[in-house]
Amino acid sequence: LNSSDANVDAVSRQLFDFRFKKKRPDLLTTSAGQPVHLEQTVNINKVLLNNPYILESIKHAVNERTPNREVFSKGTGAYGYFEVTNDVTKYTKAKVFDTVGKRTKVLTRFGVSQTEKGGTDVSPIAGKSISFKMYTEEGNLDFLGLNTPVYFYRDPVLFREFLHAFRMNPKTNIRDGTSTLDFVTFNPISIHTMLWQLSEYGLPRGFRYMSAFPCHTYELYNDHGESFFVKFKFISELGFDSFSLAEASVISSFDPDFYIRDLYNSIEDGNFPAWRVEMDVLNTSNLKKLKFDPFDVTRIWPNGTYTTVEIGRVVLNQNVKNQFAEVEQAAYNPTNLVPGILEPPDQLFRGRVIAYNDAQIHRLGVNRNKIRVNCPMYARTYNRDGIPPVLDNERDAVNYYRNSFNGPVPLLDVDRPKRQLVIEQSSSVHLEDSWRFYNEVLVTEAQKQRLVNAMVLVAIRVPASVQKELIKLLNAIDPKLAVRYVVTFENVNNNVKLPQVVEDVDRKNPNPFSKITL
Ligand code: HEM
Repeated sequence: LNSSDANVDAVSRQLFDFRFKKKRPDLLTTSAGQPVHLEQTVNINKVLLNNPYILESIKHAVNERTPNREVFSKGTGAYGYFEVTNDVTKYTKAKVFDTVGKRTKVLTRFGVSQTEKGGTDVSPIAGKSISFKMYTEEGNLDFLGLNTPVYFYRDPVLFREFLHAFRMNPKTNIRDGTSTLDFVTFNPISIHTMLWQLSEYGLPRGFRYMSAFPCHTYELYNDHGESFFVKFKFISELGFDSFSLAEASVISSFDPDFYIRDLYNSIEDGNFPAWRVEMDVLNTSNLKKLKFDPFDVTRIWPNGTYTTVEIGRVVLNQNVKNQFAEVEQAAYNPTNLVPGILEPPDQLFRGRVIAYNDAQIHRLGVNRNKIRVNCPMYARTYNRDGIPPVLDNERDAVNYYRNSFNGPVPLLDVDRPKRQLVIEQSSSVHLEDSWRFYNEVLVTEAQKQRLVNAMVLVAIRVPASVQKELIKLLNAIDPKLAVRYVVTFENVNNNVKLPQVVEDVDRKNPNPFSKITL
């Protein structure tokens, strides 16, 4: 072989890196620790039931899978730190933010949705996410961020319908543009997030170039009991950059794990990705004065209503050693907050309060926070027993509250607002933000065209009656958007004949899109 190192990256070297550290092999045992004899590893013409080694290997292998995350099941993770770079103590008493220069260990998970495990991550239609778990001295602080600053709907009842409409058709087992667009046209406010998702902002050049938005409005309070309403943001220090649809389709064809590979290689090579942590602080805490709903996750706060404040940065400097133990078993929960940061009061967040606990008990069990990667720096509870891990199960400590025996006692936080914020949200339809996105966030003709190209790719096989509803909706946003869509759709439809069965594939030119540029 000529030296072939040009294509050997840190990912491909991983096993060699292991061998380099290991020097010589350890003794092989069963999971109960008995040495495995050499003859037990060969099983031709032997009685299997007499061989504990093969019994264990098969029984374990057929029980290896645990339920996937319901969404964002494909992903990866990395460790790093959060460092405070600006004094924000006037906004929050959270100790994680209390001193400039203070560092807190972080575990991030990058997720890809609408793509099952094994699917491509460089997909224009998949949502992408970055979740941050900060191991603070006051407990784990989790931020689950999407690559769009807005979310599809505000009523949590739509979660199931949204999942079903965006996923595989129950009969064909194929992702179905018809149900996707049917959902969007029945729930027109979801088009705003769809536009973000299908634009270049939905297809970053890599996880390292992607920003993340927890979307909800949190209430912060300081140690004088004063409140502030904020939206957190994690902005890539590399700036935003995206792949074109053509680049994504080529990359996906040779490396469906390219985003994951890029992140791993960059960290191994010492090229550490970083995110600036900021918050938009609402300029008033008198909510009654506002002419808009600051808790509406489907909309952007109007310009001039908030001030952006720097908090710190997250730097990722270490790959995980084991994906299952450290990433698959990680449990991010938006209710993991610390003193100084209150739960967002909107209805969608309330829906999430139920969802994540339930999902993670199903996926990881009731003792999920005792799995090493989820363990906070400090925890004392009255929970006991259950499916392992139980760790030391709080040993001999008293197991009921209240008690006379010095069991753990609650925090008395005098600064925490006593009232519970009750907000009333409208279910009105808005399209102004979609207009603003199309006309003001997307500045160039090329950006607008690229959005519409991606939309046509979702819609290309969708029958006319649903298309008609989509065009009506686009027209209501901006007639110019609807015209662009119709012109592009007709161009694609006239020049592209998608194969329906293998005999339709042109074997000399299998790319049905070769006559047009998208
Ligand atoms: C009704 C609304 C929602 C429901 C019911 C819901 C439910 C879920 C569930 C069940 C999971 C899987 C959890 C697990 O197994 O560990 C999940 C993951 C996730 N959700 Fe949501 N979600 C909702 C809205 C949102 C919103 C508004 C955001 C962001 C602003 C968000 C961000 C995420 C992220 C980033 C993950 C992946 C976390 C990871 O990588 O482990 N979700 N969601």
